[in-house]
Amino acid sequence: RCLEAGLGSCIGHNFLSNLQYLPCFFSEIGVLYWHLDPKKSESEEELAKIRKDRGYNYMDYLDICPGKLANFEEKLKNFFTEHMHADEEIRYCLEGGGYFDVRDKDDKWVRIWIKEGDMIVLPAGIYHRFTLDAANHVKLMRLFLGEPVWTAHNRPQEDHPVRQEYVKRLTDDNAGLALAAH
Ligand SMILES: CSCCC(=O)/C(O)=C/O
Ligand SMILES: [Fe+2]
Ligand code: NI
Repeated sequence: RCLEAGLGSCIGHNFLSNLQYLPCFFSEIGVLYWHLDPKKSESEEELAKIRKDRGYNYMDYLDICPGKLANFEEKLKNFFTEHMHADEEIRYCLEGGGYFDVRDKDDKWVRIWIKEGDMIVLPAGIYHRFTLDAANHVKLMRLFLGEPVWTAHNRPQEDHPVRQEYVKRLTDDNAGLALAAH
């Protein structure tokens, strides 16, 4: 299984760092992943294709580091509180690194280490949280389909229709979750 190729352990989490080896795990929980070249411009062909195919017309940058982000400590605390969104969370790491913790099918944390060039899409309704790695800095491109909504809905959200839809897709053995990447 490809999961075993990239799975280690890190302070009580399952820990994923070789992200390209993990298509089956990502597929299982509905996460999409690409590795791109961050030295190439915004108009880079592969990025442009992903944006066109998935309708990501909105784009901005977020620099998460102590000197650059207002209310850094408070924001990091919020990012690290388990939550979901009603839309996809799409992040492309241009500099630095950080950890996305996501819940697997058994509701266990899996830690995904994103570094320069990693682009990840968390599906709407998945429980997750984010924190910085030891470098204490990450520069991200944020993408969105339509007008961006960054609202975090903290767990529990079992009555939220988007959460219910996600859980339904997760538990439906036949359908599985959409996988367009790799
Ligand atoms: C890692 S991007 C900034 C934090 C954020 O928007 C979020 O929702 C983290 O899960
Ligand atoms: Fe989030
Ligand atoms: Ni910085």
